[in-house]
Amino acid sequence: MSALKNDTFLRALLRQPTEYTPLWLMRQAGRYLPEYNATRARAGDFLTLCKTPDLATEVTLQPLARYPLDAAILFSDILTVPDAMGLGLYFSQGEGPRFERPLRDEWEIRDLSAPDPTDHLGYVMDAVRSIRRALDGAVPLIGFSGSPYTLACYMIEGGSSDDYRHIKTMLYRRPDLLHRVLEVNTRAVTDYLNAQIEAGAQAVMIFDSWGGSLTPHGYREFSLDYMERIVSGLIKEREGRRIPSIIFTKGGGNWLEAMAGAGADAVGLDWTLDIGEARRRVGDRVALQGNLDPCALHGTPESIRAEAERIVDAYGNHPGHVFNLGHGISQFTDPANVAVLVDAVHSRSRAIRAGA
Ligand SMILES: Cc1c2[nH]c(c1CCC(=O)O)Cc1[nH]c(c(CCC(=O)O)c1C)Cc1[nH]c(c(CCC(=O)O)c1C)Cc1[nH]c(c(C)c1CCC(=O)O)C2
Repeated sequence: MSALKNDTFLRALLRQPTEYTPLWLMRQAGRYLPEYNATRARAGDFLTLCKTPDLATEVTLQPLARYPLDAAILFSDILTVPDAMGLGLYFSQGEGPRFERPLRDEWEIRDLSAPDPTDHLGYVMDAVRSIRRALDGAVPLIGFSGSPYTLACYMIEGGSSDDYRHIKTMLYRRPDLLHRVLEVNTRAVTDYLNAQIEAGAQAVMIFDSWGGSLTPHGYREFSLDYMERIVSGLIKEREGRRIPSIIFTKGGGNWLEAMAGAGADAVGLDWTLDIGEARRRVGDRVALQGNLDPCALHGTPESIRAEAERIVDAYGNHPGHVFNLGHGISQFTDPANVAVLVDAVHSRSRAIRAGA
């Protein structure tokens, strides 16, 4: 493996000084890029793209060819794990992800088990190895997984939901069954992330997209505790470097202190809180990743610069900030606006470091 040429992102996650604020964007490889749509059309559909390591490598690198981003993220999806558990993932036009066999009955839950990642998810590890080769040390590669609770939402609802009726009915009527699903997911995610690290992922992120729909005590019991267990079970070092971890609960701003205590190196923030305030609340306990409103990218070059600079300035001249969006980039984003954002973050943060 060649030496890492740009380790700004990894250093920021460990709260070490950097010359500028590194950035990457959630869903940076995606439908706002015409070259992504072209590769996806060649693949036929999204899942084939995920399951074909050469194509997953190609789309992972596309945003890096356009913009000087500071990290690459494995092209895949959080729902490959429940797919490997046999739930039958498919994407129907306009409806988002669906499962052929959602978990509803007690016997299905009793039968559920964590997949062996090197066997059922071998295509993901092949993609990780192939992306590392293609990157040739340019920037670090991020591996990822869904959180046990967020995966359980999709597994039990059978797809996206606006009220989480099925999983919350289980939570209030049969918490024992939900805990059983979360136990299996925790084992599955720990093994899956460790397999990604062994294949070459240099940092890992846990996406808890729906933990924010829980009550404060429900969040602790059904989402955060399981993420904490995963983080404590992760491989901490590879190739002579620490493997930093990031947890991200969308809508979790109220519970920032609790998230900062879960053992991860960094906490991701959505756009609903001020990052300067967040930094005062967590102090030096963790790095922070975020937190531009993805819709800010629909603004003008001037408004995009202003919003980006506001966030860089609010965090201030301390180590430990990774710039990102507060959620995935919208498919309706103009790619030219992403170039404006990347430049704004890099140049403003360099100026702050230089004392300007
Ligand atoms: C909840 C969730 C999913 N997937 C993911 C989450 C957690 C983050 C979040 O809250 O958004 C995570 C994810 N999904 C994807 C990545 C790739 C890495 C990256 O560039 O960040 C990552 C990290 C690709 C994708 N995953 C998906 C696409 C679009 C698929 C396409 O090309 O049609 C991409 C690029 C599909 C997907 N996958 C999922 C949904 C709800 C959808 C449909 C919504 C949509 O269409 O945007 C499940």
